[in-house]
Amino acid sequence: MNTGATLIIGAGLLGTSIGLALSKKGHPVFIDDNSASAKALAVDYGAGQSFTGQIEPELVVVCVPPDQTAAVVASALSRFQSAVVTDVASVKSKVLAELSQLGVSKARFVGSHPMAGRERGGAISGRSDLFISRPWVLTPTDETDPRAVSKVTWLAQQLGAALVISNPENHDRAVALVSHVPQVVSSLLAARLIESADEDVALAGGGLRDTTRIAASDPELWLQILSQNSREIVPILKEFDRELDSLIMALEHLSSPGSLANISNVLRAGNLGVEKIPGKHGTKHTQYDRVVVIIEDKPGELGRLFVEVGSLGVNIEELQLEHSPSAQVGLVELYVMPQSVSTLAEGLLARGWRIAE
Ligand SMILES: NC(=O)c1ccc[n+]([C@@H]2O[C@H](COP(=O)([O-])OP(=O)(O)OC[C@H]3O[C@@H](n4cnc5c(N)ncnc54)[C@H](O)[C@@H]3O)[C@@H](O)[C@H]2O)c1
Ligand SMILES: O=C(O)C(=O)C[C@]1(C(=O)O)C=C[C@@H](O)C=C1
Repeated sequence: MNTGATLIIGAGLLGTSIGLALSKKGHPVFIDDNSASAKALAVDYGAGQSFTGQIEPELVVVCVPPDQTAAVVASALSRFQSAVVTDVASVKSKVLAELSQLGVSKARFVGSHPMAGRERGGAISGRSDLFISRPWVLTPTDETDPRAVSKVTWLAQQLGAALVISNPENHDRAVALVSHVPQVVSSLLAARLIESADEDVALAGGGLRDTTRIAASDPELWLQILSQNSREIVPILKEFDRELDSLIMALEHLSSPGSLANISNVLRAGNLGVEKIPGKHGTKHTQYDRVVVIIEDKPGELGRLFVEVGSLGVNIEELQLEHSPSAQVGLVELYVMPQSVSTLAEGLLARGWRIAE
């Protein structure tokens, strides 16, 4: 039966975001979770209808924690005999190995991984634009039926993601560097703050915020991710460790020959590395443009700004506040659609607001 329906299993951040995006496009979506409250919340958010076994899905998207993924994929393949099944777990080889151990035929399964997420899980953090312009990696194997690849390609395209075809091993090697080691580094750095004086942390500016955002991620989820990909993560951390040791040595012996060059090389290498990151233009979301407004630190200023933005007919897509406790002003970063930037900036300037950039 051709129902065209998608069943999402796991109604957390990823499941809810996928459900919201597909539902917004008018596709039939059903959602399930082993937590009744998570499922009810996702349904309430508009991520899909509650799944009670009423339909035969064409596509099943498994969005549960990595340790649970293979078992849930295996059960979906066996329960829905004609459906294509995919998962979104952050590590790909382990899921495949577990499916092989379970003796499951993997023709209708193709692993996938959207390189988009947030530091907070749960349906409450779900958002329909999460995947726009972000890589969505598919990891087919020799066993994969082309129909499975087409169906999951369709999913990534519907969500506005950029499709990348890889294989489980290459995927796991790449994400160790671009996702898993960054999480470790961010956590280690943020952990340094625990014992520090509150007045020291109060001086924090953008640098600390930029480098520690993901340290707020779910430890339970990340313990699973790091454990499943330790083979790829460890060599990078060992290299990191060697370079850190050498930097410490140079800082300890500043007058030794080569020390300053060593420190400078680390900083320059960082510049070269950051230039390689696609879409890193200082904005939070590449699909939006940013207008930064300087506001006075007094009651009612934010409310007054929002009313003025509304009267200009501009919708705020995303918002960020930068404010240091002792500063007299705050920075409000307004993210809007690119076509609204000039209306917003010129309109606010005409009304006497100060624009930082
Ligand atoms: N968080 C991210 O930034 C991110 C990004 C890309 C991929 N992923 C991957 O997506 C998956 C989900 O992550 P998330 O951040 O949405 O997690 P989450 O904690 O927000 O949601 C997971 C949901 O799965 C449900 N669940 C757990 N076991 C289940 C089972 N056996 N059957 C049905 N439901 C079950 C939980 O109740 C929860 O609602 C993980 O595999 C993760 O590696 C996460
Ligand atoms: O941006 C974030 O908050 C993320 O943690 C997203 C991120 C990443 O490292 O890019 C984290 C883990 C996922 O497997 C995929 C995406």
